Amino acid sequence: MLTVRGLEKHYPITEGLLRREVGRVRAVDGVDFELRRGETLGLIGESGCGKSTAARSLLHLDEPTGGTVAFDGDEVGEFDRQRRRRFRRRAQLVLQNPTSSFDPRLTIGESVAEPLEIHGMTDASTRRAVVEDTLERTGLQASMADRYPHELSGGQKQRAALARALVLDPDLVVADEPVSALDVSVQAEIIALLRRLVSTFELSLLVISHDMGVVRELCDRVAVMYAGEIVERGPVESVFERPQHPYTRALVAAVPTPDPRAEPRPFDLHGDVPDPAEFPDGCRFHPRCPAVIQPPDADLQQREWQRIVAFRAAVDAGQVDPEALVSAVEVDVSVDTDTSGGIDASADADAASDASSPSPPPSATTAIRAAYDLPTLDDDERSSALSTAVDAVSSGDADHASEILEDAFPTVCIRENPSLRPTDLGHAAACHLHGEVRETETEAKNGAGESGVTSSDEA
Ligand SMILES: Nc1ncnc2c1ncn2[C@@H]1O[C@H](COP(=O)(O)OP(=O)(O)OP(=O)(O)O)[C@@H](O)[C@H]1O
Repeated sequence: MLTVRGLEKHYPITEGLLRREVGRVRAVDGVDFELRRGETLGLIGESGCGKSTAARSLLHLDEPTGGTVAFDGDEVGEFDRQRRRRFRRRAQLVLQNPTSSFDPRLTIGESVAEPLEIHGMTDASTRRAVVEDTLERTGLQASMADRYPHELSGGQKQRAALARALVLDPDLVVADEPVSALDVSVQAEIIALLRRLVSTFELSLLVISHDMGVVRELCDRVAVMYAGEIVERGPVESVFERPQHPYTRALVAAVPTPDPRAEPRPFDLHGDVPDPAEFPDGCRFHPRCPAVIQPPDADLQQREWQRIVAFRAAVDAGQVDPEALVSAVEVDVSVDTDTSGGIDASADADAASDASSPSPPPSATTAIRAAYDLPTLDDDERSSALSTAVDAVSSGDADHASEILEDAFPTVCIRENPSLRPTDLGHAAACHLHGEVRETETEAKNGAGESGVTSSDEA
């Protein structure tokens, strides 16, 4: 039904009167997936990963800047006006917020009938009959056609929004966060309705969601999106039971469990999705990745290694601002002094001071080490490299710091962006833990134990 290859949506960043292009927001950056007839695919990821942009681009509501979308074997980008119109009828988008997607001045019947009118159904009584029939299929009474949007509950409005999408009898529905604006009890009803609609009408459904629970309930297959790319893809059971990408593991681990005694999960996600105007080099998840790979000759504790890699990413991106960090520590110190009379004992001698006297300002190196929670390393050579790099950043020479860190703390995760490839489990993941590099980079320390990536997980 739908084959998406290398889908790209870049927005230019322009400057000056001549609107010179100075950069690009890579909201969607080479996305591949397929959707079969009657199948439901979930596209998941945190806010800002590019899911909605991918949906709009594949429907050509926003023209993609690269890649191809084939619908029933034909390339949508090459459609003439007439075929584009037919495509619009056969592929519908349902948005998250049913309230804002209805014109408050129109009755529900008028809104649902609008697409019929646009696509040439001129007879009002036929339109009315089709609208009533479609409303009933989505579990609403036909009489709802005469109500106004404000007279409907959130769940009723979402049913009406689905009716409006289904009224033209489409083959493909893209539902962007179809239940996230609804109460939990209503969510379950809409999920059940969507399931029924898919099987009754042999619809292909693409569900965009940040909610793993919704995707698990509704979808046959899932594609996990991070920073404009698909990082894992496969059948829902397989991906959710045996996630192979550290990002997917983190998403799965973040799903709340109903058991209050449950052990805290080892895969908490820290930090934010990267700015799509400035993705980090290599694997875009590496600054947040608990399983980021160590070079063969390193034997650091994985958490320490991870903190150094996150620091390296911040230095490379020019994000370490020594002055701002010193001010932040000063503020912290003054707050701590007011309440507990001292600062965190982990700060070094610059900052440690008598509780009764005002603390001297911390040095820039102290502030940097504290902000990035940089460890003291047993490995003398690397310890000294880290100190030299911190000194270089604190004196404003981030480029030199980058070079030192690159030499002393190399990782394939920064060198190369892994492509999506089959894992031992069969479904695909884009992670250096799966692939040829695994042979050359150290394996056991890559997350076994602390990161939770064990050889049995990979088998
Ligand atoms: N028109 C635009 N111009 C520039 N940047 C944009 C534009 N539209 C989206 N973006 C950026 O693209 C990135 C992806 O946005 P998108 O809305 O697709 O993410 P999402 O995963 O759907 O998140 P959410 O669930 O919050 O909508 C964001 O960083 C966003 O700021």
